[in-house]
Amino acid sequence: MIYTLTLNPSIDYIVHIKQLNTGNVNRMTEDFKLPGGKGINVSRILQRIGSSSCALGFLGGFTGDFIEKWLVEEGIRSQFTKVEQDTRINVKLKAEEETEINGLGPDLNDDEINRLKFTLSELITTGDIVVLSGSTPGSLREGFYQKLVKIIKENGAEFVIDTTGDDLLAALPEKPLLVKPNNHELAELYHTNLQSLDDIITYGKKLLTDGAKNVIISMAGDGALLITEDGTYLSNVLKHEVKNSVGAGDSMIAGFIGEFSKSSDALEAFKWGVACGSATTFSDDLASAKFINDLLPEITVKNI
Ligand SMILES: Nc1ncnc2c1ncn2[C@@H]1O[C@H](COP(=O)(O)OP(=O)(O)O)[C@@H](O)[C@H]1O
Ligand SMILES: O=P(O)(O)OC[C@H]1O[C@](O)(COP(=O)(O)O)[C@@H](O)[C@@H]1O
Repeated sequence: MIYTLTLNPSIDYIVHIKQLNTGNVNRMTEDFKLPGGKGINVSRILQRIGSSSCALGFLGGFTGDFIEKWLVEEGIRSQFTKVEQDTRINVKLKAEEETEINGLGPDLNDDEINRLKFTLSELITTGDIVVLSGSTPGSLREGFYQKLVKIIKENGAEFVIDTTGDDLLAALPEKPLLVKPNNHELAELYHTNLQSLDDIITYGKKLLTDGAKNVIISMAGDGALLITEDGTYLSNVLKHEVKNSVGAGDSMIAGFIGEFSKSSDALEAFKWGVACGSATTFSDDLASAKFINDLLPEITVKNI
């Protein structure tokens, strides 16, 4: 079974305005409320590509109810840990350029934190894959992801981690099945500047030597790299109208894990990842199954 775990889910409030005038009243041209948070996006794409998953994490208040109801409607299993405070709302402002304002998330108490750890230790078993994604609410002490990774490993499961900074670095020696920073996150992780594709490959390979089993570096409109023990591969970049970059990375992880869990073929899984990431970029919400399948034959990767 694939589990996704989102410590800090969100309602993504997508707001379109023609032009942002700060300090003035701005009128929206249209707006949407969508369930968000990285693991939740991964579960939604997995469902569309025919891989079932169970979504875990903290949910609270009316915002939490909105997300849970949405997942039920999409037929996605979940077992969230209910918390007292409201799940956050992240604002995604689409004007001439995209601006994101992500919330802090609820204050969690010890009982809530312990209940989530208990749920994880009860559910996870040998052969499972747990996708740990996104930021942690401010009230979670540093190193919480490490505690979750310990539970997952003790239960004989594999994990994917999609987060940034020290949490990602600390997880590498535990041999994640996949890490997928984008090129900017990679630069921040190693406190460096990445000027060229060669620089990105050098630091991407460091993620592999530091412990990751498979590394994807996503580079938005410049495509993506897959780095494994077998080699380094670069994807092509599809050209369609770019509509939405929110969730492209999550879709990429879903595509990779959905296929890898069936075939254990990292290269084929990478193609699925690129198809899902690209299809979401060219869609208003997360990509549809049809669009992903339409784009899949257009994906090419070359060994570099
Ligand atoms: N502007 C774009 N044009 C074409 N493909 C894109 C574009 N933006 C994203 N993608 C595809 O989606 C993948 C993930 O996007 P990216 O923005 O790098 O992830 P993240 O959301 O994690 O920052 C990219 O590697 C690429 O395959
Ligand atoms: O947990 P974080 O880092 O605050 O990110 C949460 C946000 O990331 C998203 O999951 C999108 O992530 P990506 O664009 O990186 O795929 C949104 O749905 C959500 O609002």
